[in-house]
Amino acid sequence: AIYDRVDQLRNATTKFDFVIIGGGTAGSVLANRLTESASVLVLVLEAGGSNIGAIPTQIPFFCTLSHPQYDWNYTTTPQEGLSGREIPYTRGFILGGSSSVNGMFYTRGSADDYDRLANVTGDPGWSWENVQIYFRRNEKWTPPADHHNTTGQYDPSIHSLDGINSVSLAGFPQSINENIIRTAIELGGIFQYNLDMNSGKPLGLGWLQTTIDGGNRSSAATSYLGPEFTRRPNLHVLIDTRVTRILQNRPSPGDRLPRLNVVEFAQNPDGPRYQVTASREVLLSAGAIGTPQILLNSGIGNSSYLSSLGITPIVNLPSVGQNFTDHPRLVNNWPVSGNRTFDDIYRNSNLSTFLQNVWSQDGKGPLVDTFVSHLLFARLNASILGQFGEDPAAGVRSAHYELGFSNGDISVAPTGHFIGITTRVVSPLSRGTVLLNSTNPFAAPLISPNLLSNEFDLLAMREALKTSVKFLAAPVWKEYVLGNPDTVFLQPEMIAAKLGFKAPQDEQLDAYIRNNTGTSAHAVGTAAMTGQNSSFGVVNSDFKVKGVEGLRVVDASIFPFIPSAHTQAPVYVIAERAADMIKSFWGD
Ligand SMILES: Cc1cc2nc3c(=O)[nH]c(=O)nc-3n(C[C@H](O)[C@H](O)[C@H](O)COP(=O)(O)OP(=O)(O)OC[C@H]3O[C@@H](n4cnc5c(N)ncnc54)[C@H](O)[C@@H]3O)c2cc1C
Repeated sequence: AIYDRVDQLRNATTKFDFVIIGGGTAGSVLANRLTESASVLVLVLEAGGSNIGAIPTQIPFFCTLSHPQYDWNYTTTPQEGLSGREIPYTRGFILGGSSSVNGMFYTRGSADDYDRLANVTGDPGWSWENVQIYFRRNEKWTPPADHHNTTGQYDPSIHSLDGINSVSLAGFPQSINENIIRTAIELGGIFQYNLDMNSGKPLGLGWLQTTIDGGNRSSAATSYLGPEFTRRPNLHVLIDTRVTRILQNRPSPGDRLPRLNVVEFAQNPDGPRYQVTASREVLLSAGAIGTPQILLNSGIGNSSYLSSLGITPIVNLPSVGQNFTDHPRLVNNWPVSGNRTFDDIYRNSNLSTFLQNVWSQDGKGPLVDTFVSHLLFARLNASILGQFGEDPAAGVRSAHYELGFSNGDISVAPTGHFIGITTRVVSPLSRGTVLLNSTNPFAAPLISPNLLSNEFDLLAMREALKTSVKFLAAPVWKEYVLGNPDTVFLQPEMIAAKLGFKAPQDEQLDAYIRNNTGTSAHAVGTAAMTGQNSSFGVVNSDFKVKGVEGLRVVDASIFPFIPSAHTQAPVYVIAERAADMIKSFWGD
């Protein structure tokens, strides 16, 4: 059942085998899988509220708008690589976590991403081949909202029909779709058509797949915590509840390390602190920001740093909150002729209301999809890579950057019609930190993704922009894209004037990049998984926190390297495997 008050939970039960901190993407998977065995009692503690009735999160197209009521509303520290700007850093504050507010892109990453994880951890169970079973458990391939013929738009042989979370192709035909596919034919090379980017070989241009179920968002909450699962008598979910710390318990027989299986929580900053003990384990799934904050407040982190803050260190793990990695993201727009774009939906409230009615009554129309229809994954050429020594990508089948094509401007320009190309660096070298601003667990931590702090990332973004220009210079766009695609994105005010400009110098591009780049919200790495004897890292390949008993971390923080993909599919996969490992450890 789902409760919003502690006393409701207490009336139901007070004994739990597992306490899961965070009912987000990974936490929901664990809650579902562990309660498959009816004798296992699970409690989920989630800071945000219910997803039921949170309509703006259900409508796929509105993922581009901000929803502060479902957001932690974080802001980063000033980012040197972004011209000193502080930028918003979205995290889902709702059951389902970030899967309830994300862009719904479903990209698995490259085979190399998983093979690298296997190498780094020394655990062959992480190889691409060995994680296929977990993709299948997660994914339920679902027809698109408009039930169009999808032949040639994906490869059915690599998809699963009997997982839990819906994955689908676009359910509304955008007017630019044909031109995009035509570009792949006209240009070839790095633009070559890729039938299915989720095959482990993502390079090329293809149709985006999304976690959408018949025009509705399919999140971890709607799928793994659907009513048929939360009805289980052994699954208890307490929402509107903030975990403040994990506390040390007295040792169990045979313990050699401190046992951390008592969870402290509160329902408001000044309210009472409660405690609950997990008789088996605490599973920390608070995400790449929440997890290091809770670990540090619990005395798990760099001991001298913790002491300086007045926190008693329990185990010295200097990697907690380090290695923070994200994909820098830049939204670029070019004005187009005609008005068959989605721009008017944002600025015409009558149109928006009409389309919401179409969505709710018929499950159709442009609101059934996210804002991108196709992706391109590409690599830098060898001469550019040569400047940087080791290739930062996980392998030769892995991209350095990504382009996402939109039939409009998601930054909501007041007038005009556009084609948007979102550029991202998917193999970044920049690393940041999540540290404490205060020992008050209700205070936001210091979030510094350090985007574009490494020169490689700037250069890769520059190349991604140049590739966007090459894309729009294909003959098929000649009448459609107005102005000179080489330059228009540099100065939005010049777009309106539709003037032609000289090709920009790299310095101009770099200034544009630093002044406009933001986050993909793909935070990972702050509690990295490494081999047992590694000098770096926070968890071992079985998710157990190094140096303590009774505690595992299962969420996006465990990736030692960021996958070259939008991160939800990788998170679902690691959580499915974690559930499998935990069940076999306890003989369930
Ligand atoms: C705006 C946005 C767009 C994105 N777009 C995409 C996309 O299109 N495709 C894609 O693949 N990925 C996308 N991502 C990334 C992806 O959604 C995340 O990588 C993934 O959902 C992270 O899963 P997680 O389990 O690690 O964390 P989350 O899903 O964020 O779960 C963490 C949960 O813990 C809870 N929590 C945190 N602290 C506490 C505490 N102290 N006490 C109790 N509960 C707590 C949170 O409220 C949350 O519910 C996006 C993310 C965002 C935010």
